[in-house]
Amino acid sequence: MTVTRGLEGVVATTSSISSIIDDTLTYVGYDIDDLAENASFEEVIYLLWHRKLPTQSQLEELKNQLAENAELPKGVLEHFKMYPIDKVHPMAALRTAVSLIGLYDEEADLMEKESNYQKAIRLQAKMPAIVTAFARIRKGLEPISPRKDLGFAANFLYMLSGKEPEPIAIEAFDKALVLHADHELNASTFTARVCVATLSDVYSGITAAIGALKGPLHGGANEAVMKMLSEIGTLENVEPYVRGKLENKEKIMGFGHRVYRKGDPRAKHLRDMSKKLTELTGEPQWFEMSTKIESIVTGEKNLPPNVDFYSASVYHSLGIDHDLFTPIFAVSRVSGWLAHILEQYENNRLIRPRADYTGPGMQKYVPIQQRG
Ligand SMILES: CC(=O)SCCNC(=O)CCNC(=O)[C@H](O)C(C)(C)COP(=O)(O)OP(=O)(O)OC[C@H]1O[C@@H](n2cnc3c(N)ncnc32)[C@H](O)[C@@H]1OP(=O)(O)O
Ligand SMILES: O=C([O-])CC(=O)C(=O)O
Repeated sequence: MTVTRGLEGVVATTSSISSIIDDTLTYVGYDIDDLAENASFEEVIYLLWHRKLPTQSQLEELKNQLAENAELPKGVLEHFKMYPIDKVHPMAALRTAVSLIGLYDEEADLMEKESNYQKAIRLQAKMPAIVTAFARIRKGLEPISPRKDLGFAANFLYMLSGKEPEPIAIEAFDKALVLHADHELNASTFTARVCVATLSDVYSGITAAIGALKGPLHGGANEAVMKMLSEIGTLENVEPYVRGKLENKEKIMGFGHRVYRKGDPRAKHLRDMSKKLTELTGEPQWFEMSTKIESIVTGEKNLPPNVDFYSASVYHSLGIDHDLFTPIFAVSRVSGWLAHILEQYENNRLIRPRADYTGPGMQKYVPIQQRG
């Protein structure tokens, strides 16, 4: 057996959702640069789920459906109050809440195409309410209901802070959602597909995917980047900190990628946003430290920043708690996970690879009394 560690380079499925070819990322053939500049997150959701951009009326319909389904079942809010919420990581709470929402969905186990599409809408719609309600309840604040007159990005920021967000914040947040929506067969998307390929339900697939995104080698890296920036603290400290880590063979969070070699095309958009927002908030040091880290890591290791690197200072500048960065990634990526789950159901085959066994050869069972 030939083992490909980490399945590097292994092509495990066909997909018509997104592609990474020669370091260019497309959603359904649209370059991510084009979408980042021009598309709203709701348009991207439609694109990923239908493989075409929506007309105005199709977009309005989707926006209405998302707005209609954005409220959480009361039981989910009550549930947040049942555990030591101040000690729980919001990604763990999100993972549990998605699973819990499945219990309230009478159609959870229905496998018809239309039923699964409706579940996708219901789940996508509720993700902002889960993350923002958790964030408020743990601070002793009441959760805020979504507003039907606000778009997806604006609603998230409104439900988080209780204040109507500034247009620049909405624009930045919407763009971040567009940039994070899908990414071919990344670890969490693969997890979702493996899960539902057993013909398990949509909620199980998304719960599994959230678990995979949580790790610091994947989505959890954005929170880890902010932790690093906070630890570094000053521009002068960047050089000794980063060089010290590299000498100790430690990884610098937010750098490197399994697929991109020349660089992650999403990073430049987040870099631009980081520059703009950190200047606006009067905290340019976060951007300055970030660019200095970038020049050292690319110079020393030839590793460019990935999507998680500059998103950290972007979200920080929007006043978002650092441990909500990865849940926000999930709020966006659930659109891609759902597209992949629906695609998997369309042409399903159980995903079951092999392992090259490296344990002992045949052994005879020894009764417990005779074991040394
Ligand atoms: C949304 C996303 O998921 S984007 C990725 C987010 N994750 C991170 O930012 C965490 C930091 N980065 C990493 O850990 C890796 O680059 C990954 C996980 C993204 C990709 O991993 P892989 O393709 O498995 O590469 P792997 O970890 O084997 O690294 C290859 C070499 O580059 C080095 N390397 C890779 N990333 C980094 C890094 N961020 N800092 C320092 N060195 C690194 C490794 O130490 C290794 O060196 P070696 O060959 O001398 O042992
Ligand atoms: O594709 C990957 O391996 C990780 C990544 O960048 C993403 O999921 O956005």
